[in-house]
Amino acid sequence: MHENDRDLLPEGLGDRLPQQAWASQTVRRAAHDVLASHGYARVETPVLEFEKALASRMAGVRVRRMFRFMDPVSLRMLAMRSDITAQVARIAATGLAPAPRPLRLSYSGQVMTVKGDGLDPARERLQIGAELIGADSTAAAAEVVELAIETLRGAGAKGVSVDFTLPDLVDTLSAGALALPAHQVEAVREMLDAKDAGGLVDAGGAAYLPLLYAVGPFASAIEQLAAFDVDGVLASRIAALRAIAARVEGKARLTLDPSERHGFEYQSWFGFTIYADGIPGSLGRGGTYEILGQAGRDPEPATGFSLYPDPLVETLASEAGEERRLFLPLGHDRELAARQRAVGWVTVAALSEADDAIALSCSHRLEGGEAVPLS
Ligand SMILES: N[C@@H](Cc1c[nH]c[nH+]1)C(=O)O
Repeated sequence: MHENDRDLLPEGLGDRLPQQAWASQTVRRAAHDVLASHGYARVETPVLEFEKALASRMAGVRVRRMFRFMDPVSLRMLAMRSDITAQVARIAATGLAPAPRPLRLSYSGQVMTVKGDGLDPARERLQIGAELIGADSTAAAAEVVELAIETLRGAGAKGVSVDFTLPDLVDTLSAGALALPAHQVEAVREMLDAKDAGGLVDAGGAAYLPLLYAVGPFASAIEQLAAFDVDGVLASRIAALRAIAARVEGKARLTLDPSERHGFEYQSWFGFTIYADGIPGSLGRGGTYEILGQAGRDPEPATGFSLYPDPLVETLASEAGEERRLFLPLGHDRELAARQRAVGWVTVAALSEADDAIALSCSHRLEGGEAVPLS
């Protein structure tokens, strides 16, 4: 241990200084305004829960991504939330089980993972999202994709694009039309994901090769996928994708990558990833899924999306314009200062004669009852 270790933060964790904190708040507020206007009621969830509750609400959730430790009180394993969707699913299956469906809920908060994602070393991220519980239909998926685009735009993103995928594609095909022995399924999935044609053939998935070419701008890629689907196993999915695409046309650029599965842990027939111009990497994802209920109860269908807008927050923070800040000298008229705040001024009051208006980033000074520009 070095002496200055107490000043360090663990890898992938950081503070938000005033400009970033302001930008984060602005993004959050703008996103929630959009979500609330579409009838998505906000919920707030704890940062820690029993590991089991976070891990078992949806099939496919990976506990290894979560920070886990023992609760000294209950002596049970706790986990930090890594995805608020699982908590919203718990609420839907328990406290709000009697609420009418479809149930529209929204949320935001910090989530933590043990490791960063790909090139992004951050282990704590802001997550903002919405879940539409009780439906995983084409109509539900179209509403959610449209809402994700509007929310991201509201949060300040420009040039939004959306990439559609079919998360359970390999499971669907390998169980029927393009049967694979169980032990080959994972390898075929991996090779498709890696877009490795040679590896795909070696893994016994030669029949899946055309999927590697049904990728790119939506209009042409969906035709390729339809041509590949000779037996019509994917017909209903293809029709649904076309319908969703028609709903979002003109609002975002659309692409299709039917076997993409990066970040999709529990989504079922439909998934999408969302991007914006000038921001490397994705800004979020969403799709359809099933919420596992109490023992003996049927799972409930749902559709939702989550944004991870930290890169947008950074951009906004760096573009933040100069604020209009009014310096209040010692002995100023306090009533007048209150009136200035009421009309939108930010005021900074002197504590002593030594306080310097310019050093304190003020743009104006209260003098003779007026805001006088400095410089
Ligand atoms: N929570 C998921 C996205 C999602 C929300 N609802 C359905 N899917 C994620 O962050 O990857």
